[in-house]
Amino acid sequence: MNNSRTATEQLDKLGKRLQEVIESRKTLENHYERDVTTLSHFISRLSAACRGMDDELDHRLNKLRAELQKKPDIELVTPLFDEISLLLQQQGFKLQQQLRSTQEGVLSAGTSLQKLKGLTKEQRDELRALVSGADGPSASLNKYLPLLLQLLGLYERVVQTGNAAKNSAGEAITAKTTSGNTADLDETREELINLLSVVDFNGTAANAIQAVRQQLITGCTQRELLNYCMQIIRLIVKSISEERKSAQSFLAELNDALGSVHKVISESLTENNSANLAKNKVTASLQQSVSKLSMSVEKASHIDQLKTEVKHHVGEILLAIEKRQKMDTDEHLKLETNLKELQSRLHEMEKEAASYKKKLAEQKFKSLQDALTRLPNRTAFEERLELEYKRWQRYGTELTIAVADIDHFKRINDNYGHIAGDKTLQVIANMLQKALRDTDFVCRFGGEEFVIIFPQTTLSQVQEPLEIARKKIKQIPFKFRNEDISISISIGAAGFTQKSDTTLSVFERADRALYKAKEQGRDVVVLDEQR
Ligand SMILES: Nc1nc2c(ncn2[C@@H]2O[C@H](COP(=O)(O)OP(=O)(O)OP(=O)(O)O)[C@@H](O)[C@H]2O)c(=O)[nH]1
Repeated sequence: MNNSRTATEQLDKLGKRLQEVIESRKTLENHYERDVTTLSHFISRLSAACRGMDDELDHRLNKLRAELQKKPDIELVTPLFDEISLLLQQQGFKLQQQLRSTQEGVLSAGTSLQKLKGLTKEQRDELRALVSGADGPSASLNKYLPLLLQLLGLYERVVQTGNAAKNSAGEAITAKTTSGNTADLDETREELINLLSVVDFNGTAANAIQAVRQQLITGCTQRELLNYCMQIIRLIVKSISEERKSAQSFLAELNDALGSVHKVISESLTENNSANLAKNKVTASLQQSVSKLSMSVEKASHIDQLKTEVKHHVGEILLAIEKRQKMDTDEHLKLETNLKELQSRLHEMEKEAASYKKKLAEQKFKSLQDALTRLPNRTAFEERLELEYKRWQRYGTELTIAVADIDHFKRINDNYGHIAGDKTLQVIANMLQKALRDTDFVCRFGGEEFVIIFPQTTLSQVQEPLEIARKKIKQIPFKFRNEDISISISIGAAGFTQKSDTTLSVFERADRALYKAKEQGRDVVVLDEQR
């Protein structure tokens, strides 16, 4: 009895235990199934995300997905895992390489676009930000793809802008170009306007060139700009050929005059020779008459015969003397006429040469003078500085130079027009010259920049006059479009002090001092205290 109860209890226990094992196995299987489902979902999503990267990888991932959808035998799918893992590793390398070349591509395309002329300020800013964003350690495709798209967008806009400019030129649209997308056109136009203000032309070309400058100031299309350039070139060629003609006609006249002088002199010489021959003949006949007279005196035995013969010979002698006198008078007259003719031709030549000399001097003066401000120009500055530099080297006298630049001058042009800008330049140039001593050499270096040479003056001695000039310029009451404007200048100065100083090195120091003046907020004089 006891034995059978014990056996029943053990069986129950075993049954329970089996039940527990079955349930735990079921739970395990459930977990396994859930894990496999999660894993297969995950692999499905991962393979979907990776789809298109690589055909081989796509194929293996599809296969894995299919295996996982069945009840997978891990042993069977393990080789598939290994293959996929290897492919993923290779894909990783490929991706890094592609990232690097995408970065290089974005950088190179961006920098090429930066070099292109005619971008607007916004485009330049956008491009600068884009290029600096692409520079740096490679990150992910997510970083570069948007940059690439942005760059493509920029290229597209720039291409459209370029086409618009081309169309406006091709179709001769008459609208004047002032918009920002023709920055290069405006830049060239401004440069041309400024260049024409510096050169002073002669003759008929001068007015025509001024007229072209005025037209350029009012604005133009690309095609008009080209036309203006052509007009200017034609005018310059015309001016040069006028000059050449005038020089040629002067030389031709000089040649004529020399020819006639030569003719007069050789005629005089021939006449002089024949006159001399004739005079010699008369002298010979005179000598003959005298010797005949003396022979008659010797031979004469009667006074009456002597009288007759003497009378005859004296008559002959008188005739010869008269003839000789007449010859002398004629010769004298002829000589006088020839001399007068020579004098008048020489006088003409002198007059011609003097007028040519004057013209040359005027031209030389003009080539050293700035056409707009009438101040000496950059060439004159360079000539004079070279001379003062030699004096400084030889005699050790003091020498200082200053560079002055009008502050924010671009705003005057932009807000009130180029004509107002030109007027400002003239007024400031005039004031600068008036404010300084006559012995200081003030000239327009170019644009809105002036340079001053202070001979026999030290760096510290220029501070006061420069401050006075700066203040006087600030006080000029400019009025544009009914607005009262005050314009300031910044100045940098440097002195020649060291043996190693050259005109260039001192100019550069003065220029650096000017840069400091601009940095300090403008409207100041800064001395180069380097030495
Ligand atoms: N009207 C006129 N403008 C000129 C002439 N020569 C140069 N300019 C102008 O002068 C301006 C110089 O501008 P920037 O070099 O930018 O200098 P800024 O505006 O004076 O500014 P800061 O020098 O920095 O104070 C440009 O707009 C030139 O076109 C000229 O002969 N006539």
